[in-house]
Amino acid sequence: MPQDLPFAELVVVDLSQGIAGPLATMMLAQYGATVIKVEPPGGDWLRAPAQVPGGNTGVTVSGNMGKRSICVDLKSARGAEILRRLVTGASVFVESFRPGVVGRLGFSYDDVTALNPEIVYASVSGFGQSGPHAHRPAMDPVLQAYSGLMTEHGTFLDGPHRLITIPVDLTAALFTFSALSAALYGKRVHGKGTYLDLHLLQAAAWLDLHALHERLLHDGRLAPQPTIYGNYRTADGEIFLAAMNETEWARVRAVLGDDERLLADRFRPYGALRAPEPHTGASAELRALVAELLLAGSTADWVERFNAHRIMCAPVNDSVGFLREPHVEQLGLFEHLTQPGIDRPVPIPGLPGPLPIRDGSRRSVSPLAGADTADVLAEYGFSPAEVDELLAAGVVTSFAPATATAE
Ligand SMILES: CC(C)(COP(=O)(O)OP(=O)(O)OC[C@H]1O[C@@H](n2cnc3c(N)ncnc32)[C@H](O)[C@@H]1OP(=O)(O)O)[C@@H](O)C(=O)NCCC(=O)NCCSC(=O)C(=O)O
Repeated sequence: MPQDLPFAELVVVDLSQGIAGPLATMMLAQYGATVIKVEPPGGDWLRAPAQVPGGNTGVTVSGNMGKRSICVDLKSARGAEILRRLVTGASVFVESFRPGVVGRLGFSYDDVTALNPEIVYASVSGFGQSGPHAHRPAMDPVLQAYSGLMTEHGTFLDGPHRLITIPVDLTAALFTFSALSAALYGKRVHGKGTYLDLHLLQAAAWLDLHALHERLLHDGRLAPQPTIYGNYRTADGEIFLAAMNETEWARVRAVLGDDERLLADRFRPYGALRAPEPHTGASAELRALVAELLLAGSTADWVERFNAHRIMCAPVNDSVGFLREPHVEQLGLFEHLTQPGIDRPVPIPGLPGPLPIRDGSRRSVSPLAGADTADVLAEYGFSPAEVDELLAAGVVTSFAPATATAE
């Protein structure tokens, strides 16, 4: 790892699995930390959809870039001894099991601080470490359902709608990364480690907040959007278009060719048309007129013309369309990274702050499960004979080695 990255001196023992915990520790690795991912003998439970055991998928690539991986059976006495050695030299410990699991493995906060009193320790769970649902297993869609997000996302559709973009996991990961960063800063200031109880529930609560406030401050209804605000078909696709006020509406009309039907008295003033979706009456009529006019041109043309008049709009892309947008390509938003176990480059967006991720560098590679088992054991004082014996006994396992070692 380059020494000028801010977390270069940190060693992180990462027992987290799935997405939320791993993405947070991946970010620590991108900022320079040495992150040792400790996986069960068969690998992280999210590796299962990979084509080879212990292999990579899109999710494991984004979650584990820059980490080292060691597979250890922590239910065996010798496996637990390996983790004790790792923990003793670490600055950060992260786990994301169901509450109670890590204690049964012998690595609760109390257990770990007995070995390393100043460690920063984070638990990531679905529903938090206490309360009636603490024990429940959970992942993103469970919290989308429980928190109201599914209902809010589906408000104008046929019913509750699940976003497949895992917003709860991503938010929980960012919260975990920021809480760990703050705790590490705090440790510099007052010299003490800390325990962090992070959960998907809290991430979902923040994602819910806008809708929650809208409902509570508008007697249970969502606040009305301006009439034109929304998606429209074009000759070859779909566009999102917004006219937030009378001035912007005048500019939209100009782009639409000042069609005189748009000037009818019943459509004035524009602000008075605001109605909760679905639109009815004059609001619905005006939207239908705009929809008819937009069908006459291509998405790219409309986007150019509206933007020339400072009107907010965008083509409605899918994620691949976004990746291939000339603007996105020109900014170099995505790196295309070669990964073990995947037969084509995987696009990964850069993060704000750390050095760019260079393909083939240590920080770019997501190891297969246990790729670094033998190396890590050697670094922590196990002799080659002991490593062979631990492998033979199934206390540790190792899949194919990682392909890159240089930064
Ligand atoms: C992700 C889970 C649903 C997976 O549930 P489970 O399959 O039941 O796994 P658990 O992690 O709880 O642990 C199961 C058992 O594995 C054992 N275990 C775990 N690691 C080891 C190792 N290294 N060696 C030996 N045994 C091990 C552990 O002790 C438990 O045993 P016993 O004690 O004997 O049972 C849960 O861990 C969970 O709710 N985590 C908190 C929230 C979270 O992070 N969810 C994923 C978000 S991201 C995501 O993936 C998404 O949203 O999509």
